[in-house]
Amino acid sequence: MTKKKPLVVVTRRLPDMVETRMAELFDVRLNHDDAPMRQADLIEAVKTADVLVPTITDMIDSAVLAQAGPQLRLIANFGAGVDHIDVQQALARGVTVTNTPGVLTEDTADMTMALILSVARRIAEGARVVPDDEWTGWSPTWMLGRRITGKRLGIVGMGRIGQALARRARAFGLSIHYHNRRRVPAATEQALEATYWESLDQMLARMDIISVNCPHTPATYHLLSARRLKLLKPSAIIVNTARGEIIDETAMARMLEANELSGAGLDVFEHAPAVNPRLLKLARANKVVLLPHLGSATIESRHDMGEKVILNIQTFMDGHRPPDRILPSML
Ligand SMILES: O=CC(=O)O
Repeated sequence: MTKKKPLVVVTRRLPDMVETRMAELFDVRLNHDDAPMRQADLIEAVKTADVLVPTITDMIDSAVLAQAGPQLRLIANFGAGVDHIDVQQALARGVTVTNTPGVLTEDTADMTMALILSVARRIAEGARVVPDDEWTGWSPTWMLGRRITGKRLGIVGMGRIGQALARRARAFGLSIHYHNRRRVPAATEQALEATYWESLDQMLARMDIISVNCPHTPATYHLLSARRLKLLKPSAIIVNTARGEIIDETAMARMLEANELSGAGLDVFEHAPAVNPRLLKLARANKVVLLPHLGSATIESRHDMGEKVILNIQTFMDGHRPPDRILPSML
């Protein structure tokens, strides 16, 4: 007898190859028009699906989970961050949650480095000036940015992406500093020539560039609070390719407006997709560079993320532990 295929509900369009493979393997319900699901749609999905494949645009909170039917056994998130899922609640209901770590590391680290360069060397601003016909020719004093070679980079969160950023930043001549919940092994520290700061406050006060690379959890919400942001040098810049909620965005905007911070490069926002109007104004004034959450947006990353989702579902359905299971200790 052939085994009944699990009903897998996918909330957004995924790369063609991934959808095709899923349709071969599972009884899959796809979202062809790609419109983000409303809460009512999500509730309908968890009432019927054996497996839900959400993305960051789906709020899988306790209200949604409370409506889940007993058949829902796995939430196989398409993405690394799971802060849009009430994982504690899911686990308490016996629902396994998986994510897609590792495959988007290099691309996200590239984008972080791109933001550092873009802010320090005024790349986004320069790229506007030429097509806007505002360039009259080379000048010794016009559009000067800041050198990054020799500066101090403070990485908040030395996981996979933080380490991939450190490798890139070393090649640009930055000195590497980091703060992490746990100190990384000595061999990693040595390979990256990274200095560990147990005190985030002390690190912040000494850095030229701060990069946020930790996950968003209750413990990291507003980790860069108004008080901590004040510890930064006025010449410092901040980049964030992790989650907007880790920085007190209003406090950061206020400091940028007051020239108490020199610039910021943000790929993520506290209330995404809404962007704080003050940040939009600062972007028009070329004080900040804002990107529409492009960290993992490469064809390769999105394909590999899909492959990971499929592997997690297959492994789980075969009765084994899926490779990318979220454990309570990770939250
Ligand atoms: O931000 C993207 C992700 O969490 O995968």
